[in-house]
Amino acid sequence: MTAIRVEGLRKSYGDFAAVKGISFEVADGEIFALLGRNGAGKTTTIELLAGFQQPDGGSCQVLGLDPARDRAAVRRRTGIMLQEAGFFQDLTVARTVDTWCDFTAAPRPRDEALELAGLLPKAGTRVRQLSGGEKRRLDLALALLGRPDVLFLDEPTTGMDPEARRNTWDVVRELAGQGTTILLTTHYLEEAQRLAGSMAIMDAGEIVASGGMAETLAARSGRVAFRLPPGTSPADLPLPVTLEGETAVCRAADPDLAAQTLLSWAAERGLRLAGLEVRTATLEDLFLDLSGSHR
Ligand SMILES: Nc1ncnc2c1ncn2[C@@H]1O[C@H](COP(=O)(O)OP(=O)(O)OP(=O)(O)O)[C@@H](O)[C@H]1O
Repeated sequence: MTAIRVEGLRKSYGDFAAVKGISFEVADGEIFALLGRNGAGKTTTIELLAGFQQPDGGSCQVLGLDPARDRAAVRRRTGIMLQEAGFFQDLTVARTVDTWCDFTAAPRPRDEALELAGLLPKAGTRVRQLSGGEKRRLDLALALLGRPDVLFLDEPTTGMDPEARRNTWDVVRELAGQGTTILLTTHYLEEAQRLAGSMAIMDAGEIVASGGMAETLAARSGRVAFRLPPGTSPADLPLPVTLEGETAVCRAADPDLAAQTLLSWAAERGLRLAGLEVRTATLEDLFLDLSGSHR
């Protein structure tokens, strides 16, 4: 089943087109990463999917419903974590969640939501005394409260320390394992690569790449990098390389095989390939390549 379907979706603010006819689908229980530089149109897309804004054209469906028309029904079955939450600064964490519970049908028990978000030890703390990362965790607890079928997370781990970030990844994976569909944005590409089964990269309101994470990355070349041995030049090597400062970089569909070829060549000549690094394509490689070519 398709949990989220977006077709030719458009949204402008005055003369400025923020989302220019994008299309993508997210399957039930999938973790989908919507990526792109600042201002690419990610938050606008989430707001359209959550029914906070009306599209100017195209369509979107969440759980088979039109968020603009069936806003209440969509809100009941979705959870959302936006970048800026408006909390009452003087309430404690526990009271904030309790207040939210009053507006949520069949909420999780408060402590369960806080535990999931890693915020139970701060239940008695006032919101104004929370750190930036802790406020994000409170946002997460509130987004999870209604046991949503679809969860929109806009930069959920911004400001979190590495441990909190990993805990959040675990929660996201656990929820997806239980069937929750998750659409998240993040500027941490490693996070997207680890978490998401599929993704779309937006640039200036358009989708410039999309697909399954593993398939998309497998289709791109990997990289072998090393310092050029003294007395050799790129022309001496058995494979084409480019120079990045002192470092020779060889791009290859199979970087392990390329590394073996280069190492055999070096061994036959008694040379060392100092600083050798072999890696398959990362999402960051793809992202940086695309960012350059679409401006
Ligand atoms: N209410 C608004 N009025 C006018 N322009 C807006 C409005 N909201 C967003 N924009 C513009 O639309 C563009 C897309 O914004 P959006 O917030 O969707 O980007 P984003 O990809 O989420 O960026 P970021 O990664 O910085 O959060 C930006 O150029 C932004 O300035």
